Amino acid sequence: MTRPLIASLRGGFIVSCQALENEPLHGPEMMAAMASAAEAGGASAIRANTPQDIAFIKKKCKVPVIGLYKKHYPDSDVYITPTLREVSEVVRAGADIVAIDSTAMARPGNEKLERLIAGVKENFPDTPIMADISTFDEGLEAMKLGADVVSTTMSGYTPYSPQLAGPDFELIGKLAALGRAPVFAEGRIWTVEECLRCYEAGAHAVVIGTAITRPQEIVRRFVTRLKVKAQS
Ligand SMILES: CC(=O)N[C@H](C=O)[C@@H](O)[C@H](O)[C@H](O)COP(=O)(O)O
Repeated sequence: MTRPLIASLRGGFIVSCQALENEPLHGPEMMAAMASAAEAGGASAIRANTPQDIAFIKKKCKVPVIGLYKKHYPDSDVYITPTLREVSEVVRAGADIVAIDSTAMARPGNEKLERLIAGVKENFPDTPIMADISTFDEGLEAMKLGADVVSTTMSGYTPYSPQLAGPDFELIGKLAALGRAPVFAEGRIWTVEECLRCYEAGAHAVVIGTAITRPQEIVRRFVTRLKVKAQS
């Protein structure tokens, strides 16, 4: 059964507001301003990284917040909300939905995804789980384990998934065709036409980050295509 909050995002446009420590817009005030701008423009929800950013955004915005916490462990390549510890910080910060890496890559402490999802359900029964996956098999597995929504976030970011320049439309279509759980289209979406294609492929909602909230990458795209000479 689709949870009401997830159902309410049908046809929605979600803006991911993230700036890591090495990015010019890093900081919770900056990300809350970005989220506020996205909300003013009609975003249906915000996706945000770190408990601090989530808490600031929750104070400024009324739309739901999908929270994650990027953290690197020495024994794992999984970094999006890798363990129950990060899940609990994200939920405590006020996230309405929690996004967790649901790929087949080895998790910290070799924990199984099944156990993590069960732990989230037991400890935070009111918080829907968004499973960030990179392949069809991972999406199906996450659905079987009870993820509330599956997102194509990690396609192109695991060594075994297709390394596409644009969105993974095929993955969106195949997962949506299962009709088992809602599917979000996420990753390398830059244009309105690509969004429309995602919805046509069966996406429940579309998530855009970089094309809206990473100005340095937006500028780089223009500069690269226009072959502008950098000022030294
Ligand atoms: C792979 C990974 O770590 N993705 C992250 C997940 O939260 C973000 O860095 C992306 O910006 C987000 O998924 C949105 O995608 P795009 O920025 O391409 O619109």
